[in-house]
Amino acid sequence: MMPLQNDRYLRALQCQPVDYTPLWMMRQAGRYLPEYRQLRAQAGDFMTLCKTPELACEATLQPIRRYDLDAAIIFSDILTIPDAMGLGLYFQHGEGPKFKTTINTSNDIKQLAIPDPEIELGYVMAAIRQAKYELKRKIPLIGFAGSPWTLATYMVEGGSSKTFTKIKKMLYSDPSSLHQLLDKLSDSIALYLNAQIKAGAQSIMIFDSWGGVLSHSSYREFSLHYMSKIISQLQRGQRQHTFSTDYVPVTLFTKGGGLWFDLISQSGCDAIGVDWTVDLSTLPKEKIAIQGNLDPTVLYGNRHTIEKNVDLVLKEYGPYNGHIFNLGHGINQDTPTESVEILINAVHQKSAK
Ligand SMILES: Cc1c2[nH]c(c1CCC(=O)O)Cc1[nH]c(c(CCC(=O)O)c1C)Cc1[nH]c(c(CCC(=O)O)c1C)Cc1[nH]c(c(C)c1CCC(=O)O)C2
Repeated sequence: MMPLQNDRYLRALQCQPVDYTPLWMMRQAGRYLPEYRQLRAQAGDFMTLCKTPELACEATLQPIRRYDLDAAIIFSDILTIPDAMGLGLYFQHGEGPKFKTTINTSNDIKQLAIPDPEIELGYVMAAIRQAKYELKRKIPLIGFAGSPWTLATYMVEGGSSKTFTKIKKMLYSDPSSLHQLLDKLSDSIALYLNAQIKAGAQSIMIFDSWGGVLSHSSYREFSLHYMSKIISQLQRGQRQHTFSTDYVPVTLFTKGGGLWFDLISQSGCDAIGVDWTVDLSTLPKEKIAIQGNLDPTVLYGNRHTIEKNVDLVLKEYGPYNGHIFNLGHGINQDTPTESVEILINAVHQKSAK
């Protein structure tokens, strides 16, 4: 097999030395790019874009054509699983994701089927295979899923929430039903991620966007436990002492999970994603890789501000192996494209060995 031309992202995930700090951005394909807005208009709506492999592949490649990024992430959404379970995902303009059917009772949970990733989610696998082909082994392709807890919040709340009242009510009044739901989601996600690996994903990221709204003991029981279980079920080869492209590393990102770094590092993941509240200089290094953690709103600042903040992140991490530069959360849709250019150049220049 032809080697990868740029493998620094996979090297950093395995805490191996690199010539400069690899960089990709969460939500790098998205509405801040004019070419994305055009593609989405052409598709008509977001779900059609996700479900049409040629269009999802095109969205994956758009940021790669424009910028010198060290990884591509397959264009899709974490909510494809509940959609495939039959909940009917749709996006109301300006209101975020919504479901036609929500989960309220243990009977609703019993009736949920575990989707076959090659059938109900076959469009994601087709997009991965096509993107893999189009990338021509230039940079690695990231596959992903939402965490069971994060997906459950959307399924029980019926969409985005600020207070998480319904799911927390379930957590404290009927925990066994919630565990049943999380179990079903874990099985679905493990199957889904294994299918993504089989289709060609070279690294896996788990987005636990709402883990940070839990208490520390609930985080262990209702979020981390299930993510660890999924990681143990992934067919991704054995990590070696030396660098290998046959091994598929896993990154776990709990937004707001900075205080639980030690717990998370015992989940079996290779890298931990951290938001901007974390001081990288305080984290243990060289055993587990770190991804992050620039505040995405820094990109509203001028060149000087962006460069200064890039410098800060790189200095906080120090001269260690195992850093993947990223934003602490997804890029905002009103981010100037020139600011991204400044960010990338700054990371390249300031981290060069
Ligand atoms: C919570 C969550 C979702 N989706 C995702 C998360 C986890 C990360 C995080 O915490 O932000 C993950 C996601 N969503 C999307 C990707 C694609 C890959 C990438 O470039 O990172 C990824 C990795 C595309 C998308 N997913 C979505 C968009 C925007 C849709 C559009 O074009 O209008 C994109 C580019 C839609 C989406 N999907 C979701 C939300 C909250 C929204 C935004 C709704 C809105 O702001 O109107 C659920």
